[in-house]
Amino acid sequence: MAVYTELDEEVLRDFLSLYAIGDLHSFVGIAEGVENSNFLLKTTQGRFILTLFEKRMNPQELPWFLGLMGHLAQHDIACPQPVMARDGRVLRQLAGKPAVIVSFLEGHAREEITPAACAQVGQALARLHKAGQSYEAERPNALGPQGWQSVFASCTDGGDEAVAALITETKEALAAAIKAWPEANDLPRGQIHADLFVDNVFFEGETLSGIIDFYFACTDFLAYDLAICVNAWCFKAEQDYQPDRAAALLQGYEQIRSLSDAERAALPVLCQGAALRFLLTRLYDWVHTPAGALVTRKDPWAYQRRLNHFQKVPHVP
Ligand SMILES: Nc1ncnc2c1ncn2[C@@H]1O[C@H](COP(=O)(O)OP(=O)(O)OP(=O)(O)O)[C@@H](O)[C@H]1O
Ligand SMILES: N[C@@H](CCO)C(=O)O
Repeated sequence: MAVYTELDEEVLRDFLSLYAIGDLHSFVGIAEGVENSNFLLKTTQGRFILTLFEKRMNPQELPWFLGLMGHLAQHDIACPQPVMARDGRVLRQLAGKPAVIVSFLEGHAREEITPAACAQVGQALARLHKAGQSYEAERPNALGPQGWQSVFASCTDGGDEAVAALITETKEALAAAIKAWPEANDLPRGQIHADLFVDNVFFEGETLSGIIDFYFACTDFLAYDLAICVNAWCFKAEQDYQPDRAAALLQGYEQIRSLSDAERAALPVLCQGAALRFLLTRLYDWVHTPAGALVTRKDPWAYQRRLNHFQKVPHVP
């Protein structure tokens, strides 16, 4: 569940009077998500999402994320558009937390993943990359190779035997991926979503209708975003690689933006890096989330299996 902060109706009504989005009909906390508190607001003018940013978010970074979402929405990317209050501000405080209202996107995350869905994800990702080129401010990727090392270091004392084995097995793969990682100027860079998992892409029927959750977005190799999608979309039952999905994902991407030879050649190592990034953040949460916490921990071993796949089969698709 992800409603860490309870909201009082009167306080919310006062808050909404700062915006020109109508009067409150109803509001309800949204169970999905783990990072922030999200509420669905219904007003006399329609539906909106209210997000209260919880403690893992650095408030100083919020203007960059909100600026990127606004920029992409203005460039016809179907993503949440931050709503300006009457005074022109998008970021305010509510219940002691940074708060933002964004537009509501229709659609739902898919339960069944098909090559046709992957092709649309590829197209949407390439459009996002192209639109992001004119958003100039940079945000370094805190979860790039340097970040992996510090996440890894903070996992090493804790956990049971299975965790200890995972740590031992990951150590070498981490060193190898860091050594093989491209240099900053080797590949085209730009704004990337960096977390385009199945739960962050909405479909209406068979048609992709929107992308949410930009709070890991950053400036990095464009092809790394594609590698994240290969990890997130192209495995069945958390382990069986689906080359037809990966082929469709890449083909969809290249219908909008061509990959260079260097990007194609780098994909296997970028896929290993992406697998490591999610293995490590999941491992961190596994080790550090207290038993009985409200949040369900995600399985780091699912990404160890992906990592092993890309180590053994160094080509994509
Ligand atoms: N703009 C939007 N339009 C419609 N629904 C939305 C929108 N933003 C969020 N939601 C709903 O809220 C849920 C949680 O959102 P989100 O995934 O951004 O939460 P989070 O806690 O920040 O993320 P996560 O745990 O995935 O990092 C989504 O699954 C979706 O149901
Ligand atoms: N998408 C991430 C979690 C939130 O960013 C994962 O599945 O590990």
